[in-house]
Amino acid sequence: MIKPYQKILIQDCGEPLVPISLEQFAVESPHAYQKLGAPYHLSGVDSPYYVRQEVLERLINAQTQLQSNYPGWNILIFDAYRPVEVQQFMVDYTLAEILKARELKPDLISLEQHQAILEEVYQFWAVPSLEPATPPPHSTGAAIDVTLVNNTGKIVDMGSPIDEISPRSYPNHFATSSHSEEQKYHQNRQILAEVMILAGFQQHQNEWWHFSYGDQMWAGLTNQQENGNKSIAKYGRYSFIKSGS
Ligand SMILES: C[C@@H](N)C(=O)N[C@H](C)C(=O)O
Ligand SMILES: [Zn+2]
Repeated sequence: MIKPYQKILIQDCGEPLVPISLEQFAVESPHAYQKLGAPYHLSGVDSPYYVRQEVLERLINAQTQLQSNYPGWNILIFDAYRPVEVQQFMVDYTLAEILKARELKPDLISLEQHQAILEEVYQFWAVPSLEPATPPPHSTGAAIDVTLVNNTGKIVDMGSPIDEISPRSYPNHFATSSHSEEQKYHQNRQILAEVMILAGFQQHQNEWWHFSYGDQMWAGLTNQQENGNKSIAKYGRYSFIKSGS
């Protein structure tokens, strides 16, 4: 179940988690997981809109670049910091939604069926591990889920919604399409990926919206691209509730 990038060493640099200015970036309101009742209160968190200091600086750089290419456009922050308890809630929720869509009753499926569906969920959602060596990316404050808003305030169409469990979520899903509408979705995804990557982020291989800087996934992807490189992760799990308090 452990993915190769989760074997990468973490040496947390101790940078604080800082709030993302909601005047500077677009956000969806109410927040998608808060709307579902995700238990942020269990971790003493008042908002999902936090990231590590350097991640915020890079996000601001990405938006500055975007606005110099496309005046009036904004990055929309769909999700940022996610405590492990919320990760668990979203994994459970996603599994339940798949069962519902396939008209399967949780009590009537076999252990093997349950395991196979969980594997599908884990292609998109990280395992809600409390083990310090394998933190879910969003629990480190290094990962963000983002999309774009254009100069008329409209969310840019990427061809599939954030969090969809489907091949349409793969960043290059529409890359070779001959339909003009789908070619446009690909161009839009590229506008987002280009400014994020230029600012130092890495993009999740299955999700057009997920980017990170400084976590294990970022280090793994950086090492893959730069042969011989041995990046380690600079951010581990961040907890608002300190142990012993
Ligand atoms: C599914 C999406 N919202 C997401 O954040 N996926 C990554 C891999 C995660 O769970 O950390
Ligand atoms: Zn994500």
